[in-house]
Amino acid sequence: MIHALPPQTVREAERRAVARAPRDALMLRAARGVADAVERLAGGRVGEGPVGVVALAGGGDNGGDALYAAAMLARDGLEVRAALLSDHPHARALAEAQAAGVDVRRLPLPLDEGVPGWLTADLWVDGLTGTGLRGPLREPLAAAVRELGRAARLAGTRIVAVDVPSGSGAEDGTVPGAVLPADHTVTMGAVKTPLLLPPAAQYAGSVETVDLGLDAGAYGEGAPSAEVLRPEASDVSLMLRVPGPFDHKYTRGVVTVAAGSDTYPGAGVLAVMGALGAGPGMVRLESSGRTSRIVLDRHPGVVTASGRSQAAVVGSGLDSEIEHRALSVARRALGRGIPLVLDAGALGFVSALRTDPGPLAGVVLTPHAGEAATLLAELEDRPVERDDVEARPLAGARRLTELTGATVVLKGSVTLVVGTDGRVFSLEGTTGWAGVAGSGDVLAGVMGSLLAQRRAEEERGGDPLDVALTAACAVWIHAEAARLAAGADPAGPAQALGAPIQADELASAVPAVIGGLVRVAQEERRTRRRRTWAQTRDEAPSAPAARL
Ligand SMILES: NC(=O)C1=CN([C@@H]2O[C@H](COP(=O)(O)OP(=O)(O)OC[C@H]3O[C@@H](n4cnc5c(N)ncnc54)[C@H](OP(=O)(O)O)[C@@H]3O)[C@@H](O)[C@H]2O)[C@@H](O)CC1
Ligand SMILES: Nc1ncnc2c1ncn2[C@@H]1O[C@H](COP(=O)(O)OP(=O)(O)O)[C@@H](O)[C@H]1O
Ligand SMILES: [K+]
Repeated sequence: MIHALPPQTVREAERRAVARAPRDALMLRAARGVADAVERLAGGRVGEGPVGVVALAGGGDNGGDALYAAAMLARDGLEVRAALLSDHPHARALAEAQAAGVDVRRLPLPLDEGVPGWLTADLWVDGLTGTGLRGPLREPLAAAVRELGRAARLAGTRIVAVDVPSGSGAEDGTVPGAVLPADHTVTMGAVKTPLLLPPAAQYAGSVETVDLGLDAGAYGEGAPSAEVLRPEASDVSLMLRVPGPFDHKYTRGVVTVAAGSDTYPGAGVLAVMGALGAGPGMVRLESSGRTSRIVLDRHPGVVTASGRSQAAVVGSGLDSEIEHRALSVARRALGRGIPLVLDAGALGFVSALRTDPGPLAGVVLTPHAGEAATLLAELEDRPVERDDVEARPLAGARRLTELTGATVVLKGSVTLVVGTDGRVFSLEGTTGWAGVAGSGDVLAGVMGSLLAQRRAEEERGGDPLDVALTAACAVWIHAEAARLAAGADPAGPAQALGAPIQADELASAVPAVIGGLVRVAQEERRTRRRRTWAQTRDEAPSAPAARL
């Protein structure tokens, strides 16, 4: 699990560590991390000419990191240029870059003539501003950053941000002005919250951390509400259970899906496909005749009679004919206290359900920004626009959780999950090809399926169901399935951007993702076992062992 901390918290720890270390020692470590990432991403010579790298340096220590990295890259044999966008660059790092043969030039602002051709390169290292940024970028730097972003997009230049994309860095992920979008961010000491919280996270690309040897205790306990969590493959893998000799379909989890209608049967098909792909013992479908026929044609194992289940998904593709039945499925789930995913059209049930048994405990709401705005407007009786939610997604998701007592999954390129206990999970942006009609229906199915499996585990005396973590794991699986289906690896050295996918292809990739995770779980358990073995090797014999 990645734990992101507020930038100021990391900055304090960094300041203490810098004071203890030899001069520029931490900065050199930071720079080595940046240089390694650039070399990995450059991946040898591309096309006709040599790999070209330009370091963009501002006037603070973030620029110092970039200039030292430029020096290292030059010494490693790359062709490196550095553009100074400040009249007071980090003096020692600048001298080192010049000594290493970096072609250093001053870039006068404003960029009246546009972005000079001298900057055209395969990769840029963005060291304009880091955690020292105060407020929005000021002019003329703000205009230059906008120009640079446009030029990079047109030329296909990849940008590696140092610490945070320049222009970003607010603790809550809000973006006050111009930001230089990165493909990859190399962050120092610890992941900072704006790298995981949208909209800032949408500018960060993939994120990697350089270990600066900061004492973890140096962060202090920190307010848990300030922390943002990002599950990794190993965390998701441990949520899965491989059926064993004592399992049967009911112990593996049964999920009820109430989605699709005669008007919109596709949503039901996709939600069922997502649910089946995640590996429950059974999927029950409560939908219209037309939806049921299409689903049974493709998946004869689906059961269309109602009955006991460990979770329900009520959602998309409802029409006025089926709405009443869907609402009663939701009421039944609430009444039985099983987890319930309310997606798409069923988000409109929130007001009706809230008056039922009080707060919506065990309920997961899965709105995108537009649906979140509609729901907030309805619950608070005030105008809320999609743009408001997109500008401050964390605030929007938190507010929805407060108002409803439900876990909220706010979908987007970076998806946030806010638990009823205040935990915030952020799920890494997947390929943009995932944003296709029906993709959310698949996600709802995967989520209901995982919730049913965890609930079945709980009923058998296993770990208690953690609704927010389970929902976050479903988003992870959905994102990975999209990458797999599209053949995309935007963070890889070859930068595979993949190809368009349809929602059913995404759903069809889910079982392979689960299979991969099961292997990851085996690895993870072995790692943990061996760590414990090594840790206990030198322990004094415990009482029972001594008796032996
Ligand atoms: N010290 C070390 O050993 C280590 C340091 N580390 C690194 O240091 C970074 C923090 O460095 P920092 O504190 O020097 O600030 P930084 O982010 O470079 O920003 C200052 C620059 O931004 C400018 N600027 C500010 N606001 C602005 C605005 N609104 N609009 C426009 N410009 C604005 C400001 O301009 P000025 O006020 O000087 O004109 C100045 O040029 C951290 O992120 C990490 O990368 C790590 O590698 C660990 C080791
Ligand atoms: N640019 C994007 N990058 C990655 N994932 C995206 C992007 N846009 C949307 N998604 C994901 O695609 C899904 C879309 O869901 P939703 O908006 O409910 O669509 P639908 O209702 O058509 O199924 C969500 O899981 C969302 O996180
Ligand atoms: K930066």
